Amino acid sequence: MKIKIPATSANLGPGFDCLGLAIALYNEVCIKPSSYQSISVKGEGEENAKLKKNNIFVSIFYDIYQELAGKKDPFRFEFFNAIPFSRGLGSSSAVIVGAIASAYEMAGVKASRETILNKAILYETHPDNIAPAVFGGFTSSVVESGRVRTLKKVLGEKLKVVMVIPDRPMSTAHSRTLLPKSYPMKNVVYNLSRASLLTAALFSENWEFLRVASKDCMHEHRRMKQMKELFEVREIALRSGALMSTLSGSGSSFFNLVKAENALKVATALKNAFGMFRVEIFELDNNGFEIVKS
Ligand SMILES: Nc1ncnc2c1ncn2[C@@H]1O[C@H](COP(=O)(O)OP(=O)(O)OP(=O)(O)O)[C@@H](O)[C@H]1O
Ligand SMILES: N[C@@H](CCO)C(=O)O
Repeated sequence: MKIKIPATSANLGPGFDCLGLAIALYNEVCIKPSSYQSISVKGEGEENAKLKKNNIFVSIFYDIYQELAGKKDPFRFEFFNAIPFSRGLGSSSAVIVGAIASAYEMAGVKASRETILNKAILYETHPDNIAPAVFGGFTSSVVESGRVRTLKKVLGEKLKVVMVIPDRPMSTAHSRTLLPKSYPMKNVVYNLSRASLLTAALFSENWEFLRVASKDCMHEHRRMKQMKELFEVREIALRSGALMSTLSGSGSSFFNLVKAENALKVATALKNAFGMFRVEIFELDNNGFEIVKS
């Protein structure tokens, strides 16, 4: 079997740990029965020898496979990774969702997307990357008594993403240590009001609200100070016509949502200013992970 899992952009500014959307940039994994277990890696991470020995996809896959099948059969895992590691593009969620969904498939056990989502939340405690990797589109999620409740909005072809992908990583674990444990009431209200408006604007396709609704005062500034060029990325993107411009997940990439007709203009302005960073135009993904039987 083959599975493809989309990249995701989480938070979208004020929606810390709850809002996210899926991007048409995919990791693909082929899993085949074999007489012994083996791993090959192409693309992102192929130079990292540890991924062939200590691979989190493989360990999560076997956690679930053994639980379902009651045995540990040997498989060959072939990874084709397009999602860069630790750049705020949901590489870890893609691994978690991909491993769980493919373990169900290989064990021959049917599972709903809600089941995959609720297994995945055991491995990554916030649903903002996991939910769009499972369902595609824009997702708004809460975790209640350990279960994720998500609503999804399909985002059509009129929108594109201009992603700025820096040459340096920011690990989520480190990036979270930069944040305070509590926030003053006025900051909470600032983010709460904007996350609500952002969700309403995306669901109702009122794109002109996105710029004001995507502002954040909880996490972006502290994280962006680690890579000061990101302040200028935002300034140029918004000046060139981006609808919103936010730190992608915990960084280091910057997510710019644009009307399709403005994508090239925004991308060119960013490429001209940041020759050392990758600047790419992506479609949105509205399907989430997809299993292709082979
Ligand atoms: N394709 C992969 N195969 C194996 N491990 C991976 C793969 N992609 C990511 N990882 C693991 O996940 C880690 C990156 O996770 P991290 O949460 O720091 O960043 P991210 O998921 O890319 O960003 P964000 O959560 O902000 O969107 C890597 O260091 C590696 O351990
Ligand atoms: N909401 C998470 C996304 C990255 O996993 C964070 O900002 O830390």
